Amino acid sequence: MRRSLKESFSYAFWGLIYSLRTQRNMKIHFLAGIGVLTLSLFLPFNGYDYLFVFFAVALVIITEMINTAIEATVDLFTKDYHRLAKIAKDVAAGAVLLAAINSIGVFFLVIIPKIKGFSYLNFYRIRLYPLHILLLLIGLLFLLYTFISYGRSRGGKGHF
Ligand SMILES: Nc1ncnc2c1ncn2[C@@H]1O[C@H](COP(=O)(O)OP(=O)(O)OP(=O)(O)O)[C@@H](O)[C@H]1O
Repeated sequence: MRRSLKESFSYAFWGLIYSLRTQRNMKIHFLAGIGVLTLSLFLPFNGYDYLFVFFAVALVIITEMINTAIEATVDLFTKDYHRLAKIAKDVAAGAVLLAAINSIGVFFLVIIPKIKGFSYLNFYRIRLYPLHILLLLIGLLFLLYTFISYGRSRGGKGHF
């Protein structure tokens, strides 16, 4: 079946909403990610600092989504205890754990040393970088759209 780009994007986005709606850890990681990214806007970060923080947050969320997909696939195959089912789920959970440890490392190596430089003025510095403003706007729109879709999915609308 050939799907339009819009449809593919829509299914992919609802995959994100599904893991956010059903996985407690995903909610924690998502909120922690938003918190850390917001904090970053007020720290004296350079481009590499932003990259490290952004990738650390993205890696946790991506591994959590792959973990959710593997859990669903295993549950589809068997609800009974099976050694291979355990291996698949434990390895997927291990990937999330590694990503979380990586994000703790980035927190201590990148964020903590810059915390003394916390200032609201750092936020205004961002005006000097049009690309940062564009990325920030795209990020904010994405978060807004995610929250609206999340609310609608709880109300029983959408793909679920
Ligand atoms: N069918 C199965 N056969 C063997 N072991 C299983 C099976 N299903 C789950 N397990 C074991 O139970 C653990 C938890 O599995 P479960 O499907 O409940 O994930 P979960 O607790 O929802 O994980 P998460 O917190 O990441 O969402 C797995 O890591 C695995 O060790």
